Amino acid sequence: MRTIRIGSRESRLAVVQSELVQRYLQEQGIDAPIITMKTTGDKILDRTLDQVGGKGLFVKELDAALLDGRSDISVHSLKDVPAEENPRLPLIGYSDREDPRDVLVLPEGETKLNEKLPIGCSSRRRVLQAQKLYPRMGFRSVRGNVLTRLKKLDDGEYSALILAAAGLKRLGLADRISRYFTTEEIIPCAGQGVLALQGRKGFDCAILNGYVNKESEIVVKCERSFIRAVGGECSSPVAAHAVIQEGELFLRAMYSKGTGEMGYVTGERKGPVHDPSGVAKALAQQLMEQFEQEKG
Ligand SMILES: NCc1[nH]cc(CCC(=O)O)c1CC(=O)O
Repeated sequence: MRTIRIGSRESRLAVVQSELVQRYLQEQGIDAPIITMKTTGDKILDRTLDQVGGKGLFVKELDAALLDGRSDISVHSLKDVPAEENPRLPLIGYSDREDPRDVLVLPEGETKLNEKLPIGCSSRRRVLQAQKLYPRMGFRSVRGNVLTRLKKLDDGEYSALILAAAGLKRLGLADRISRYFTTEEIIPCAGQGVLALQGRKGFDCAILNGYVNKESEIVVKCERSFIRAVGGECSSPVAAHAVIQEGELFLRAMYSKGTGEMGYVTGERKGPVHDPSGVAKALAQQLMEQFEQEKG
């Protein structure tokens, strides 16, 4: 029997996500043990993501395991994978997209926001967009995995959290969702809701063809091309969300410089499904010029 060892972060969400791939491989008659590892990003919890050096800290250990042969594929939340990819460790496929929206979560038993407490979210992308929806609310960063954040919320540290619907749904916690934000109210992070499979260059990944979703690949490549084109990463408030509508690619995105003190601009663009990076680069250029005109 062929064995494919799955490298995974050790959070409950990461393991649940890896089990989705494991189950598919087992159904194909493949032995697919999950090898969990704590990443540097998971260990540093007293600083925000941009202070700890960005998303690369959430994949470094998994990449090392692939390179030294302790694992054969990694399963990632794509939104946590740096936009600049390592050609020796290509992304080899993408899952069906879970709900891409951001959501508001209130403390257990609460039905409205306590204006005396901040809303917890670490992403500048979320803060800037949510401030427009909740102009009277304060915001404070929150680190840790989803379950850790929910405990901080229920312990009274925050009036609410802004989280990804996808993580809560995969954890079986959809009932904690108090409000769904439309992808216009809060443009999601590039790749939000999609799992990325990563392997060593040359890895025979044909067995995964029945799992991966080619439409997901098109839309997330468009989203990540936008992030690369504007030079964005975790600290800069950038967002991109693409869908395929009536055979056309539709991209909505947000751009700001620095950490967003100057505000941000948003825009949309349609284009051919076969040219996701072309659509992304055109919107990136448009928004960078618009930002300089309006905020520069
Ligand atoms: N870094 C946090 C993270 N990475 C992936 C998800 C959710 C799952 C996904 O978007 O696929 C989350 C939780 C959140 O943003 O609320």
